[in-house]
Amino acid sequence: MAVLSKYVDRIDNKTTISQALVGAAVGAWTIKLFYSVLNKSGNDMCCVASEGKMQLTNDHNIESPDILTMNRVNDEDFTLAEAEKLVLEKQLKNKSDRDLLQPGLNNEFVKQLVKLLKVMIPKALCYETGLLAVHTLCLISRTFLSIYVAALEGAIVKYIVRKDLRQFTIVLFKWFGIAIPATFINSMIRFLESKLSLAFRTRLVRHAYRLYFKNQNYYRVSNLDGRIENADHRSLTKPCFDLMLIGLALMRSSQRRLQSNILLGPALSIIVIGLTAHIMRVLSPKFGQLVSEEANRYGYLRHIHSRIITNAEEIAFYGGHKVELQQLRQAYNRLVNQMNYIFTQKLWFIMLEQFFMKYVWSGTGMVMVSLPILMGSNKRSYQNVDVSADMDSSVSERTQYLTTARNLLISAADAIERLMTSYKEIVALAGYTYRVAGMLKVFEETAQGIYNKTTTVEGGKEQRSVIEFINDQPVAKGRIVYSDNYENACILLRSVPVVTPNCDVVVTSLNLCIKPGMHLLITGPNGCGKSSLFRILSGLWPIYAGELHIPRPIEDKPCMFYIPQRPYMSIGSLCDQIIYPDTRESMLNKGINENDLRNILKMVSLEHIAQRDSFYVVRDWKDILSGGEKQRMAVARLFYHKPMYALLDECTSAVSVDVESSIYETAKNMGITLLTITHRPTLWKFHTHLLEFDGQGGWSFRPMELSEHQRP
Ligand SMILES: Nc1ncnc2c1ncn2[C@@H]1O[C@H](COP(=O)(O)OP(=O)(O)OP(=O)(O)O)[C@@H](O)[C@H]1O
Repeated sequence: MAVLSKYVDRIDNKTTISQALVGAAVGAWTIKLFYSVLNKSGNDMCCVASEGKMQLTNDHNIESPDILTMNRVNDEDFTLAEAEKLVLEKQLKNKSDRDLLQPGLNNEFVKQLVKLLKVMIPKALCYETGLLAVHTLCLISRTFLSIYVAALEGAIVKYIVRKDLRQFTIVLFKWFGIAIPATFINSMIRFLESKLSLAFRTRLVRHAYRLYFKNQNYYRVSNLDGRIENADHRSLTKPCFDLMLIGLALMRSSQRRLQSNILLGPALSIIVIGLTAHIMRVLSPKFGQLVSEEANRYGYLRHIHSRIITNAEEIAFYGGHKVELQQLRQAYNRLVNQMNYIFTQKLWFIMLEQFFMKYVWSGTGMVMVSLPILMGSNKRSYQNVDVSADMDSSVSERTQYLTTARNLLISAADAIERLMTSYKEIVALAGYTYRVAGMLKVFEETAQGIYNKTTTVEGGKEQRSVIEFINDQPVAKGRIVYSDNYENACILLRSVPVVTPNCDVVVTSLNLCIKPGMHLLITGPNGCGKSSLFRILSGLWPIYAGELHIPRPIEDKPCMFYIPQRPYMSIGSLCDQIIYPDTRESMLNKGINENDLRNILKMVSLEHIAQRDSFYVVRDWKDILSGGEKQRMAVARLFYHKPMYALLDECTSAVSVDVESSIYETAKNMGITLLTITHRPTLWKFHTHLLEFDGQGGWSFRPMELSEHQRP
């Protein structure tokens, strides 16, 4: 603190300038720190969407002229670019989003950053602001310490030249003494940076996770990307602050010791640095765009990899390794091409950068340091009686000045170099901010049912008569009404069209009323909209017109339970599979024990699994269970949850007919109303009503005849 106050005293008359500079520096540093946080948060969200099919990017990135020229050199690459475009087809294309997708240092960037800042720092007084304050204090102390150390080193050289052993020893001890707080502060800065970065990241990721799992967003949004790389943790404040104080210290030292013009040197350096920085800015390649394209290609490579992992068995059965290998190679080659292009661009730019930073700036530094000596006043020498003593003293003074100035200049050069690199990072920050902010915006909108998707609107009159379009985007005008009448909790569809996410109208208008106990069989040719009806009932697809009345979910649990044809096995134990999506805690709260689970397994003829394995050993059930066993496990979930309605989408297609019949019998006995999609005539007898789609948009809904139960 003594050191601090000493230096504060010395630069007291420059307080206003310092305050302004410190303010600017702290602001810039804060921005810099978020850069790494945003970068990492983006990465985390990419992990959430491991199956992410889309990249939040735009055509301009993919088709920048240079890149396209390169692509066309190679036909294979071009074909792949086309394939990649298919994957990226779901991009957001309206004008506002196009603006959003153009990262840059503009107003939009500031707005997005402020929005994210509010997430990362929710209150003026919180853990994060505390960390920020301590970190800033450490940075300031470190700069003061650096200046003090430079002065001490100057003094050490001075006393060596003067052969003053006593003073030399005292200063040397001071120098060692200062090393302890200096090293601690250095280490503390890194520690606080990591803590702060993690704290911001945690806030941002939690916010993003919350949004991602809100209102089935994880289904609605499939456009997450995998392009974010690790950030470095350097900061901007430090160089700004260093430059300011070092500059002041140099000016003060040259004026006090050598009584020279204090403005000439700094003025010269400012002109040279400003000029070279401007040249570098003009000549710099567009690294932001280049790196963004690289990230696109990297993301696509990851996408291909994850597809192969997910479909390994199917590919192996088909023997499709040649095709897959070719695709993987092409994707990798495109990434390598882009990286090579960036390396070449960097070769020339780094040469220019090094020339300016290492030679032009060093030369200017030498001129700056020597100016006060060469142009300084020597009056004192002639006025003094003891000329030789005075000469000695003036030589040692100049040596001290040169040593201190040299140390300070080295620090200043380092600070300027860091500032230059930081500029590039700020540009990259704009890119990351746009991506994270864009992702959160999409999350928020899809959660509210606002979708933005490329659609083929030339579909014609029928499409236009069913769906309303505003700015070429379909508007979901239908309503979901939740009923609280659990006694007679029916599912009612009033003039609801079945429309795919591509805005293809599968069924123009559907009117149905399904009451408890009305077991409904749904049939029709492939692609007629059977599963789509379930998607609408479950709220996965928007309703473009009409009304859907469904019972209100009890404690966030829908009264309908959907079982797909391809059952999903979660990570966990056998118990976790049966109770999914319940947790073990909620299972115990419901008073369900191991015996009950055993009974449930018996109902689906899976008791042998429980005998083979403990209920609580975690296994990869996706691979352990056969296709039919997985389907039966999914039905076990139905018996565990006992919902009001079961939406069964060919969920027993791989189960033997006798087990299937017993499952249906049990479900009905439990009081579950069945809505079944099936092509198996053996299941007709378990149903009371029939919904038949004709595949042309038409449908019929009627009670089933008894004779129909015996259908072959
Ligand atoms: N995610 C999607 N995006 C765009 N179109 C889709 C999507 N899912 C389904 N479709 C289209 O919607 C139509 C109805 O599909 P749906 O899955 O409801 O058929 P289905 O009657 O269940 O057929 P199947 O008996 O073969 O299962 C099909 O033409 C299909 O191509």
